[in-house]
Amino acid sequence: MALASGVRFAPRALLRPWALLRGTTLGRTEPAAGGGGDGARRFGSQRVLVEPDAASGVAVMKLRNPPVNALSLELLTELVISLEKLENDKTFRGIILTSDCPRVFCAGLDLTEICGRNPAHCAEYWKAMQELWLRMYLSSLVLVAAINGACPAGGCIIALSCDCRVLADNPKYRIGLNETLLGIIAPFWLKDTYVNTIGHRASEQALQLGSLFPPAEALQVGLVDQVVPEDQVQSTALSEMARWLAVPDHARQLTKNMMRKATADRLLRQRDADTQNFVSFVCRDSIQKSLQAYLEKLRQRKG
Ligand SMILES: CCCCCCCC/C=C\C/C=C/C(=O)SCCNC(=O)CCNC(=O)[C@H](O)C(C)(C)COP(=O)(O)OP(=O)(O)OC[C@H]1O[C@@H](n2cnc3c(N)ncnc32)[C@H](O)[C@@H]1OP(=O)(O)O
Repeated sequence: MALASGVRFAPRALLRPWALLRGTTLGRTEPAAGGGGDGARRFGSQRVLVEPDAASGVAVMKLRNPPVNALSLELLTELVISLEKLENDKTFRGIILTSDCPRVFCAGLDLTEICGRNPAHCAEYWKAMQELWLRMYLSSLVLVAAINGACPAGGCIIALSCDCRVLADNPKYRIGLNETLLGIIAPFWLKDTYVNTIGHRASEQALQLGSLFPPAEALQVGLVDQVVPEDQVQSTALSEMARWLAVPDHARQLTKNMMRKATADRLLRQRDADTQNFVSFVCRDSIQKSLQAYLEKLRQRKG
């Protein structure tokens, strides 16, 4: 991910993303409904829809992994690949990330990826999660999250990796890191991201309590930058994008790197240890039992 200045952001340490995409439609390009020219062509994969607008240099990236955009291994991989594709295309300067699933931005980790799975699978899954965070957190593009639904845990990680967050004003659309309520612990790099966004004391409280903030509180604590009526989320995200794109790329990119590099480097230095911690933690019998119970609760809640 080389910048114009030659500064590199994240290393290309990605697993084997293509190997995961057998049978998917990544890379397919098709005209958007009602679209005509190049700027209206969309591409993407099964779980990530990309609507590029070449004229503005902005692409809208929609998560579409129904019902709740849980971060499956496939979704993580497809997100990394779509992001990389846009970053390598000099036409694009910004991405608006949003959800194609009603009422949910992203439900966080796909718990079925870590419940009843073997350690090798959990390790592969966690590396994919780390990779997406590193790529997003250090992206040279402007990332604006248009949060049009609930945004717990891993969903909040995705939003926090962006440069700016616009949340729809609906009391059901809560955002935060609720890991402790599931009996799990946010890893240090996620904690760091929280602290970088809302400060130490607010993070200390919110992380321990597993707080999920409704919109007004999320705005107050600084977790999101704007709260707007639901039908204005996209237009506000576009206005925010214009504000960020008004800054010369090289200056903004180098400043972003200066602000975020130390946090990312901390994970890069300890990536293997972090993976091992994750695997040994989630594979414990007690953690498996509480994850299983949580999943059951979610499934029963439905009926
Ligand atoms: C010492 C070091 C240790 C390191 C350890 C590190 C551990 C990792 C730590 C942190 C990283 C991040 C963790 C996470 O992200 S954990 C996931 C947390 N997510 C949640 O708690 C959200 C759970 N979901 C919900 O609250 C709701 O589903 C909702 C508000 C998102 C949407 O509500 P609604 O529209 O009413 O949908 P349903 O609840 O009816 O759900 C539909 C369907 O989807 C299933 N589902 C929901 N969430 C998940 C999920 N996260 N993973 C898998 N499946 C999920 C749900 O069970 C329903 O399924 P169905 O009945 O079969 O249709």
